[in-house]
Amino acid sequence: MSGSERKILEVLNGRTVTPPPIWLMRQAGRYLPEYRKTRAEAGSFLDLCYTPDFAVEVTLQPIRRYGFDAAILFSDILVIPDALKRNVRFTEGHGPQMDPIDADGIRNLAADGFMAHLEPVIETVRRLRRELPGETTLLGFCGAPWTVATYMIAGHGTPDQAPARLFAYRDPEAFDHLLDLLADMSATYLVAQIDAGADAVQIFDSWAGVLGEEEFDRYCTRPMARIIASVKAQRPGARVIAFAKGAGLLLKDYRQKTGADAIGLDWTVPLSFAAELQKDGPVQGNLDPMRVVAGGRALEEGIDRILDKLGHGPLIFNLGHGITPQADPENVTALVRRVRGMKD
Ligand SMILES: Cc1c2[nH]c(c1CCC(=O)O)Cc1[nH]c(c(CCC(=O)O)c1C)Cc1[nH]c(c(CCC(=O)O)c1C)Cc1[nH]c(c(C)c1CCC(=O)O)C2
Repeated sequence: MSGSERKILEVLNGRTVTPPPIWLMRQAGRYLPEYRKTRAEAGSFLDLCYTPDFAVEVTLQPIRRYGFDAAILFSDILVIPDALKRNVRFTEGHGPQMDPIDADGIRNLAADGFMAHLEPVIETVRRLRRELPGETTLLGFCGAPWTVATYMIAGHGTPDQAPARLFAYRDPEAFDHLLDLLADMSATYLVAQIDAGADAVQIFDSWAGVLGEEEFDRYCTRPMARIIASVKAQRPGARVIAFAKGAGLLLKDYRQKTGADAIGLDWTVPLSFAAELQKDGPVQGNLDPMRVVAGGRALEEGIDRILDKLGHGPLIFNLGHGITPQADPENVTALVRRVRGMKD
């Protein structure tokens, strides 16, 4: 099947597909018993990401179970700092950790061996394209420079990204340099994913919501635009979804400013505003992941509201953020069936 027939690519090209195609952020993960089994076999989380046999398997698990319209490469946004030699670790119960970086560290960041380090991820993409059903879109991804930088500065996740915000106010030049470098390495990485068989890519700016207007423009929108311009200059026709979580009203001209083909929306974006954004181009989202945990009426009402308000334009149905480990896999079955208009 040619790429143009894949439903998600049709939406990314601006067409309305009914019912809308669906995939879920973090669709491969701990809510699935088969993921937990492979994860235990793989050892550490990064071993899972860097071993194509395991990474291909967990990418395919939610496709087999639910027949989603897209598979998303199984990896993590923090493989980029890992490939920049920041010593990333995922320890049980602690979330991600790495060596925190300062202004000197930023000046000395070395990109040698970057793509060689990420070669197992690229091999995973190649194998996935061969193993996926022809109708399934393969999505590659990376983290946006701002979001990746927040982890690099603090050395771990924080609730409000205070360390990165403080660093950016104190040393904006060093911070700009870090974001430029991350943008350029991210573009290289995404182009390699596209060459290996990714149909489209998503760029996750999960921490966009902690910035004021000027900082959002400088630290989120501009680096996102830089990556997208670079990817599209190198691979004309590449399709990009930009997801700036928590950006709210700042999403108003985000698609035009970044050059993204579609924008991802979190669940706090009002559907009336989402419908305005959709007049300009495709949108993706935005069911509250807690509705999938709740199930029943809460799930059904949330789905119906999105289909009612956004289902008549170019929409990729998704959650407003990643599915959580507490979600019941049966509720995901119900979600997919309802979006596809299937009766129980
Ligand atoms: C901020 C961020 C990260 N990683 C990611 C983001 C952006 C999206 C978002 O905001 O959720 C993106 C990501 N992480 C993962 C994927 C795989 C593909 C998919 O969506 O199925 C993707 C696209 C796997 C993962 N990445 C991680 C897991 C869980 C690790 C495990 O299995 O032990 C998975 C399945 C670990 C991870 N990775 C990260 C954190 C903060 C954590 C720990 C929190 C947690 O445990 O959920 C960084």
